[in-house]
Amino acid sequence: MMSSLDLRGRTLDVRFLRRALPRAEFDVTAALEQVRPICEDVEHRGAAALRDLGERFDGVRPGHLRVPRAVLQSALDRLEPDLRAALEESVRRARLVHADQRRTDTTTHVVPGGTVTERWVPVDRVGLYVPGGLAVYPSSVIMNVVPAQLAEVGSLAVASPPQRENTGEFAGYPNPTILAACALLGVDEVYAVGGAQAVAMFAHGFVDDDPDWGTVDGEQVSCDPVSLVTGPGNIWVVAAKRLLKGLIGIDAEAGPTEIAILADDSADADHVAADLVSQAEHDPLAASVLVTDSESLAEETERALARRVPATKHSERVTEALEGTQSRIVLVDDLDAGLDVVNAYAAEHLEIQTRDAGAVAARVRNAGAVFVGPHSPVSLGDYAAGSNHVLPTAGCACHSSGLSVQSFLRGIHVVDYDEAALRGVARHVVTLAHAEDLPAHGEAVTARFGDEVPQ
Ligand SMILES: NC(=O)c1ccc[n+]([C@@H]2O[C@H](COP(=O)([O-])OP(=O)(O)OC[C@H]3O[C@@H](n4cnc5c(N)ncnc54)[C@H](O)[C@@H]3O)[C@@H](O)[C@H]2O)c1
Ligand SMILES: N[C@H](CO)Cc1c[nH]c[nH+]1
Ligand SMILES: [Zn+2]
Repeated sequence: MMSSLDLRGRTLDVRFLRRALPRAEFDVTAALEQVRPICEDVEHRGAAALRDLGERFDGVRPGHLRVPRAVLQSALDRLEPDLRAALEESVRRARLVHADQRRTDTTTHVVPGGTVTERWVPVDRVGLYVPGGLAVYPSSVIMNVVPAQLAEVGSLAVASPPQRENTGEFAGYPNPTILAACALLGVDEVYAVGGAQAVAMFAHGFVDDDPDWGTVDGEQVSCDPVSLVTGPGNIWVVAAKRLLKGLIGIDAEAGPTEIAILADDSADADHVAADLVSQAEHDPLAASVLVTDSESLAEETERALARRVPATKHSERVTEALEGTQSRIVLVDDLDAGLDVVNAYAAEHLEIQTRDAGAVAARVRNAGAVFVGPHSPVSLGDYAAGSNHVLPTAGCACHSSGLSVQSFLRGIHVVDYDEAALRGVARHVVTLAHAEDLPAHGEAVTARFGDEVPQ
């Protein structure tokens, strides 16, 4: 079911590994040209484009683009108690972990009379994307909203695709569980817009002048542009984020899910197979990669996959993901070589299922999140470990982090020098200004000292 890649006996330098390691054929670059006209349409035609694109890509034409408050409340009222309890526990744990991420402002006394303060300031307004195509993701409401709220972002809006299966009061809106999760967290600005068009909506904003549908809760619907868009999504969502980056800030590119597992012969092959399948069920483009120095574990995992895959609910999607070019069983000489491979791959999720897993995990340098030992499967982190599940994919974990409170803050340096402190450093500023052939920079300092360089 999964093809093998035998790297035994090879020299594993990063350049070789970058070419050899599995990646999907259809990537973000390929999707960019497909989302460009979608984003331009939203920029130019606003609400009318959002309705047309909903009909085209989600199979349902939304009426109200913004979800009325009563519909959000009703979704929460109707939530099954078990599901509400699970969401609340997930929120509680996420808040515990994310509250510890809050940075405090620091003031450095560089010289007497001269300070630099680093102030951590939240962005003014953020757009949070919650996927809802092949699966629905109330857990992603939590992963987006909890850190944004702890960062004290003043204005936050959620977008998620309208669901064609919805009926009655929920017709044309996102999945009711997503609406309930928003209501649970006190988010009342929610849009029935998915995919690339949601990212474009957040970037450009819109005013809805539709005579039948343009008014919600007694007010004309309008979405103000945001400063930052965060959240996971499929390849088209990621492509739109990359396209519009600059106009908006984005978090990491959190696209089709990946799991890599570094395992030795102590690992349980059935657990390894279950975890590979668990993430493959997200998307036909999802990547599942096993890296092992044990031929027998590789063979047993294959046998376990042959049992599990036909029996799982989304068997077709899982099969496509596991058989795709992005998924492989990689054989290596030993765990050191395995670490080279997983560090070069930079998986969104990396499980360590080896002897002395903690020590092996400590040697991981590139991963969105690391799951240590036999009792920390990725799906624990997806829902209820307290960690964030919005994580960088496609190798971006070598330079980017998962979503956190920090993602919503900017560090602003506040420079405050008095005259004596400026006098003390003036000659160095003038020297550097001349070295860069930018003498006016130096003159801006000497102007304060009678056009002389103070000594
Ligand atoms: N990396 C992470 O942190 C993370 C977390 C959760 C989920 N995910 C990933 O998020 C994704 C969710 O995907 P999904 O599809 O279920 O929901 P989604 O909401 O991301 O995508 C659905 C939208 O895709 C758009 N779309 C569908 N086909 C299109 C096409 N041919 N051209 C242009 N746009 C098109 C539609 O507008 C639709 O609304 C999965 O890939 C999953 O693995 C990633
Ligand atoms: N594994 C996903 C991150 O790539 C997150 C998720 C949400 N629901 C289930 N799984
Ligand atoms: Zn998952």
